[in-house]
Amino acid sequence: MLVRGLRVLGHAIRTEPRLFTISVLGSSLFGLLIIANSYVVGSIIGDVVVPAFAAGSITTGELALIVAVLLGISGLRVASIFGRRLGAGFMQFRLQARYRSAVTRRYLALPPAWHQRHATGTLLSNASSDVEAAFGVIAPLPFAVGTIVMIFAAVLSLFVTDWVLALVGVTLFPALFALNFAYSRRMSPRQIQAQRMRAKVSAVAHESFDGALVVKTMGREADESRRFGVFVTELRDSLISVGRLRGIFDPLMDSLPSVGTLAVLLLGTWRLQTGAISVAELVSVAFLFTVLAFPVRAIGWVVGELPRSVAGWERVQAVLSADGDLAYGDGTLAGDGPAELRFERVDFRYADGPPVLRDVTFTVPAGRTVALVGATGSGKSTIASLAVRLVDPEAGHVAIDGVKLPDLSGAALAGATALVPQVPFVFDDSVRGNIALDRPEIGDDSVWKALRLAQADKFVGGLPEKLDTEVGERGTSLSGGQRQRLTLARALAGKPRLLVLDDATSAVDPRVEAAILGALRHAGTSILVVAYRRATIALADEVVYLHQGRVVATGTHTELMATQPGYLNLVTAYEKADR
Ligand SMILES: Nc1ncnc2c1ncn2[C@@H]1O[C@H](COP(=O)(O)OP(=O)(O)OP(=O)(O)O)[C@@H](O)[C@H]1O
Repeated sequence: MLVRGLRVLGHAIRTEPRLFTISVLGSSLFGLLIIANSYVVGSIIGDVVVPAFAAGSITTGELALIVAVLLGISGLRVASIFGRRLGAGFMQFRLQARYRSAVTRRYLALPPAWHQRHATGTLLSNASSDVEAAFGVIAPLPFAVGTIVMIFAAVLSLFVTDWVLALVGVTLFPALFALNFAYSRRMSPRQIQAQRMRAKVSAVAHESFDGALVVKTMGREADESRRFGVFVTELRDSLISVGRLRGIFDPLMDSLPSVGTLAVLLLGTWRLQTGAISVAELVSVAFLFTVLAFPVRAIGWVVGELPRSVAGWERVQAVLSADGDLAYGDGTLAGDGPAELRFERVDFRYADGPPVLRDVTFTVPAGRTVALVGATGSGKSTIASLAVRLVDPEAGHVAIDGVKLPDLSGAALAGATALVPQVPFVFDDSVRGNIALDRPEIGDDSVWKALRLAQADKFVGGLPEKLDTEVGERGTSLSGGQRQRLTLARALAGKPRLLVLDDATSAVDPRVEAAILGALRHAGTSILVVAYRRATIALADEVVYLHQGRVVATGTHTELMATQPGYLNLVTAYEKADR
């Protein structure tokens, strides 16, 4: 744990060397000033106050000097605390910001398959509480380093003062370190468990909020509360066990320096009587032991925080080092206008699962509309994902205008293709924000044009603030069909050369759906559409009929109706269901 912890600290220091140096200099100065202050106080008592009591008077000059020296030391201490705190604070929060961004960037780069294996709540916890935990140790770190400098200086000054009193120091400091290490060994598993439970609670809470509708309509509130309660109780128990251990160790660590002061007073009185030390020296050393207690705690904080920091760091690293993201080439597509999509002998499976697509070959010619038709689970959505390269095939290839998708740059791919998924996602933003998505080339004219193509201009025109209307979180103020049309308009606004519609108009009525497809035929894009309604299928130039991951036949709707009994059955069943 210590080695892993030191590695995290080393990394943090290498990342922010300047801030670390500033805060350690501040902290070391603070430690040295504590020692200087003890000796100054000792000297004031022994050399000024005690003789003043004996003489019954003190000069104004002596008083002014005492005040000036004490004020000077205090001023320097204030400056050193500023340096330490500001340096450590900046370092901690800069590292947190940097890693929050890095984790979020990584999430965006990782493929859908990775996201499917990780709960959203856990991802939130990685980016928030794990990053916080990883660098929580930075706050006390410079203080602890400065304290070590102070302890060396203190032991040195003790030996210069009196070797007997120095022995108290050299016994006390290792005892404090030993106590700190024992503390950290016992604390480590508890902290890791607490951090794990935080992530678990966050994941369960997220799922509960997401499934609120199901929970409510199925009357599962009590069960859901119980399920959540189990994890909350486990988190509470692990935090209590952290607190209990702290409750035992904290008083011990606080009282050790007091025991040291007591020992110094006992031994010091004897040394004073034998004339080995002066009153000033005794007061200095006793004072030093009383003020040592607080800074020495900083080492305890670092050692105590280290396990949490390691746990957080390793969870953050697991995200940062996760692989499986798609490497992009630097190719671009020549020309503009509708593009041709080609699937060539494509095989695909999810992770280690069974084959989902086998030997899939078909073409969407430039400017044409091709419908994908097949029973549920036959692989239509998977083909849609492959067409815009959310995933790569296991064998074979997918190409646009003859360029294989992995050869294209990310920007070229995103610029040429657009997928409108089965479940529409709407941001908590205005209609304009949702459609333009901060793409600078998309002005209001383009937004309205896209809305017209998606048959959404009328309902947006009727909204109280038109394009400025806020649609609420996930578009809660819109109907399902309106949300679908907004998502379609968002895809169209980028003038894609290939549009992939994965059952993207299921919530709009068949007449509107037919109007949308009719309008899209003249929108200057090739279209691959996963279709269920006979009227929609009939609008396509060509149909690819899938069965259990294989292309059974391609042709026009009329041809397939005449030659493929399975297709005839499927489409007739769709039609009956639609009536
Ligand atoms: N993320 C995934 N991990 C593992 N298997 C998956 C995943 N997504 C889909 N599958 C499996 O792949 C097969 C094809 O799924 P796909 O969603 O492509 O079918 P579909 O034809 O679009 O179905 P539907 O019409 O019901 O939307 C199914 O057997 C499904 O169980």
